[in-house]
Amino acid sequence: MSRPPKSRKAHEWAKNPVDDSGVPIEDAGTRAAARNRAKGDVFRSGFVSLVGRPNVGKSTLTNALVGQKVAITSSKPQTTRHTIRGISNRPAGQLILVDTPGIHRPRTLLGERLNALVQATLGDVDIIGMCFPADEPVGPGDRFINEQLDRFPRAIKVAIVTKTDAANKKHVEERLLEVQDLRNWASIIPVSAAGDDQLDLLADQLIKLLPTGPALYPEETTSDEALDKHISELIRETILEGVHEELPHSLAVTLDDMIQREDKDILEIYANVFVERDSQKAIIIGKGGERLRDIGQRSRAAIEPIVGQKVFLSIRVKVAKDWQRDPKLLQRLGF
Ligand SMILES: Nc1nc2c(ncn2[C@@H]2O[C@H](COP(=O)(O)OP(=O)(O)OP(=O)(O)O)[C@@H](O)[C@H]2O)c(=O)[nH]1
Repeated sequence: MSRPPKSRKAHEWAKNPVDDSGVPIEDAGTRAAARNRAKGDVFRSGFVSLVGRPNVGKSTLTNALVGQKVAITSSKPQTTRHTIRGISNRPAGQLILVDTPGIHRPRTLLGERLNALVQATLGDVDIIGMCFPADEPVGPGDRFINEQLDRFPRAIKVAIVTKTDAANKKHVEERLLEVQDLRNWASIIPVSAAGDDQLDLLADQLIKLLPTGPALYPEETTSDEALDKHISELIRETILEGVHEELPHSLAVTLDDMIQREDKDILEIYANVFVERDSQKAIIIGKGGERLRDIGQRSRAAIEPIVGQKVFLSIRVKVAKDWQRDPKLLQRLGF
């Protein structure tokens, strides 16, 4: 705290206070605030949800922003079933990413549940980041989702043009213009998650649009996803890597149990894989159980670094006919 310098009388100083270097106190305060702002000391935090058609790169972008694998990515559409949060901690703020499945027109009961989940999520976030892939023109699917966004007036809308590495400069520019015509976005940002291009800029822009406030999660947190959900997703992803048939829609993974062995440093995990048809079960198990053994090995390799110890993994493949259309089964499988 500044005191009146010896050469000045106290009452004079009180009328016109200066700091130790002779700068008027009021100005010094303003300058300090500006310095703090420049340093990023105004902290912001809030929720961001990435939306867009299936396969536009929402999960990959979430992972890239968070810097750790949290959401399942796959070259097949509609693989993100759960709302998964990733947390990006930056000097200027905390960005909590809510990864939603693509909004699409419901066809099955599962589709309707997914849409209900999307509605519930979007009603609650600070920013909706709508993703458009740079390598595909804006189409009816994008327009449909964009129209849905009017139902969430609370959220600030930002357009993210993804996969810029997969398109040439001219196409990226075309895409930016098409996107600009859709609505009055708070910001339009081109990025490449795969090429690590403009990710910091995107994070900074998003944080600038968040309300001021303290970190909502402890800083070391990157995901609050329950561990078993995370493990189930990893197993699901491993299975999807190996099959070319249309399995994603009819595949669900649940964990029955995770048991810490007392005699050894081993975590026992008992998982179930649900498919709809016997033929799908046969695909996953493979000839003489070969594919399932491979799935088990690769899943274990993915899970061990996360739990930090050796894993014993049991995977049982079960047929639950038409589970996507059966409300009771859906509930049992966690939807
Ligand atoms: N070239 C390129 N490919 C990308 C990029 N981001 C994602 N992809 C690919 O695009 C495909 C879809 O990515 P996801 O992140 O799973 O897409 P999503 O929008 O979450 O998909 P859903 O879960 O189906 O809604 C995957 O094959 C990714 O590898 C990128 O920046 N550049």
